[in-house]
Amino acid sequence: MNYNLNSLPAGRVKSSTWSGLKSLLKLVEQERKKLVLAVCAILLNSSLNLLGPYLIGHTIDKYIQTKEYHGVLVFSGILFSMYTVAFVTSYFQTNLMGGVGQRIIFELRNTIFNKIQQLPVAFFNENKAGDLISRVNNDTDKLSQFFSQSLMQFIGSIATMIGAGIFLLIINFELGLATLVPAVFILLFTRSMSPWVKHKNALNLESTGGMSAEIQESLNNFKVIIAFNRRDYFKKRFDLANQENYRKAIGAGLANNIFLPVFGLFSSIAQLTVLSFGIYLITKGNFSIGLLVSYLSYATNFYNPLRQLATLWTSFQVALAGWDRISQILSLSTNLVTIHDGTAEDQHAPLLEFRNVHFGYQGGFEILHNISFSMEKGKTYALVGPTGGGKTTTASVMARLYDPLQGTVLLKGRDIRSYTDGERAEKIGFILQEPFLFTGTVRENILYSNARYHGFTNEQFLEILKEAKLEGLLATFDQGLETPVLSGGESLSIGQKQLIAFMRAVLRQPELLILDEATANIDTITEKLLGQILDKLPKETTLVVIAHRLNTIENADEIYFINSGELSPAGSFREAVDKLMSGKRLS
Ligand SMILES: Nc1ncnc2c1ncn2[C@@H]1O[C@H](COP(=O)(O)OP(=O)(O)OP(=O)(O)O)[C@@H](O)[C@H]1O
Repeated sequence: MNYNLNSLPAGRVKSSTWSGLKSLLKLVEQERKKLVLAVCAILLNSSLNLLGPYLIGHTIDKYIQTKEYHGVLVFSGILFSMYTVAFVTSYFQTNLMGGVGQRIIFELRNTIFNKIQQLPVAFFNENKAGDLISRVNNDTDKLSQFFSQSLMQFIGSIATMIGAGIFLLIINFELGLATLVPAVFILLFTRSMSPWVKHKNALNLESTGGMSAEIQESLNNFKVIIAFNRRDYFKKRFDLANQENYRKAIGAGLANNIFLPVFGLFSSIAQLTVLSFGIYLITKGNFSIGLLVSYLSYATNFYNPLRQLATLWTSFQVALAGWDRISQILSLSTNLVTIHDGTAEDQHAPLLEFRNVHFGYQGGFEILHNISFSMEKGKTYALVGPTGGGKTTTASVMARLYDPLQGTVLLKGRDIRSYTDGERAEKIGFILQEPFLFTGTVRENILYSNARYHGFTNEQFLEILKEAKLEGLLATFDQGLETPVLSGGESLSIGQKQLIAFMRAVLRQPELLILDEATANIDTITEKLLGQILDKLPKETTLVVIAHRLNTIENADEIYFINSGELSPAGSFREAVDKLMSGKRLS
C-alpha cells in the first residue's frame, strides 16, 4: 500500500463538488436532529424575510396611495413582529450550528488521530509529521468553519433565492424571466470555475502542510542547528517554504475572490433590467408603483443571497479541498492486518523463525535477501555487521513493524501475522536505537507499556522494580520515579533514555526481547548492572542483541553477521572474533 499522502492518487483526483458534499454531509449524520431544527429555523427566517416586500408593496398600493394611515400602522406592526421573529430564528440557528461545527471538528480530529494511530510504521516513514499536524489542525478547521458559519447561510441563501424567484415569476412572469436570466450565467460561471478554485485551495493547504513540516523539522533539529551555527540553512528552507505558501495563498485568494465581482456584476445587470422593464410596464399601465417596489425588493432578495453565495461557495471549496486531504488519511488502512490461519502455537517449535524472508522499504531496493534462520527459547543471539548492513531492519521485521515482501516469519510455529497487535506486543519487547519518551515523569514513561501497574502507589511500584532488580537503575535520576521528563526526553541524557526504555521493556517480561544498540550510551558499570538484570529474566526469555561493541555480545549463544542484507552464522564469540581478526570488521 502506498502510504505517501502527497503521492496518493486521491490527492490528485479531485472529488466532484456533489460527491464531496455528500461525503461531507455524512459527517453530520449524528447531528441530524439539530440540523433539522436549524434548517427549520433558517427556512422560517427566509419565509418571514420574503413576506416583507410583499406586505410593503401591498401597504403602499392599498393604504399609502389611498391615505389610510391606520392600515399603514397595522402593517408596520405586523412587519415589526415578523422581523423580530426572523431575528430570533436567526440567532437560534447560529447558536445551534456553532455547537454542531465544534462537535464535528472534535469528532473528526478524534477520528483522524485514531486512524493515524492504527497506521503502520511505513506510513510514518513516508510522511512528515508537520504535514500530518497541519491536516489534523488546519484542514479540519476549514471544515469546522464551513459547518459552523457557512452551511446554514448556504441553505438560508438558497431558500431565500428560491422563494424570491417564485415571487418574481408570480408577480410578473415576463419581468421575472428577464430578471432571472443573469442568474443562469452566474450558475454556468460557477460550475466551470469551481474545480479550478478548489484546486487552488488544495495547493494552498498543501503548501501550508509543507511549511508546517519545515517548522517541525527545524524544531526537532535545533541542537544541530545551533552547534553547527547553521541557522541560515533552515532559515533559507523556511523562507522558501514560506514564499511558496505565500504564492499559493495569493493564488487561492485570487481564485476565491473571482466569484464576488462576477456575481456583483450580474446582480447589478438584473437590478437595472427590473428597473427599466418595470418603469416601461408602469408607463403602459400594466404595473403599479407598489408592485415595482416589491419587485425590486424581491430582485434584491434574489441577488443579495446570490452575492453572499459567492463567499459561501468559496468557503465550501476550501472545505472540500481540506476534506480531500483529510479523506486521504481516512482512506488508508494498515497493511499489517491480522490473518486467521487457524494454526496453534507449537511449544516445540523455535521461538522465532525466518523462512526465506525478503524485505525492502516502500519504493526502495530490496534490503534483506532471502534470510532464513531460527531462534530457540531461552538463548541469546547477537546480530553484528557493518553500518547499514540491515541489523535494525531484521529486528524490525522480527517485531513485525513491517511484513516481509516474500517469505514468512513464524512466532512459536505460527505465522507472526496471525497474532493480534496486543498478543505480539506482549510476547516481543523491542528497545529501539532511539528510545521514545514523552513529556511526563520517569514513572509515567516506565508505565507506558505496563498498564497493569497504573493504579500502584510509588511504594508499591518500587517494590515491583525491586523484584525485577530494576530499582538500581533509578539511581541516575535525581528525583527517582518522579524525575520530570521534558520535551519528549530532551531533559535526559541518551543513556538515561535508554535506561527508561530498558525498564519499560523488561518489566513486561516478554518472551523475546530485542535490544537494538540498547546499551551503546550507557557507562560500563551500568551496563554490567543491565547484564545482571538480563540474567534475572526468566530463563525462557530469548534475547536478541544488536551491538557494535564486542564486549556486549560476549555471552551470546549464537552470533550472526548481517552484511548487505545477507545473514550468515558466525558461530561462537571466539569464532566471530577470529573472523573479525581475519579481515572482516564490525562497523
Ligand atoms: N525507513 C527506511 N526507509 C528506507 N530505507 C531505510 C529505512 N531504514 C533503513 N533503511 C535502509 O536500509 C538499509 C539497512 O539499514 P539498517 O538500519 O537496517 O542498518 P543497520 O545494520 O541497523 O545499521 P546501523 O548499524 O547503522 O544501525 C540501509 O541502507 C538504510 O539506508
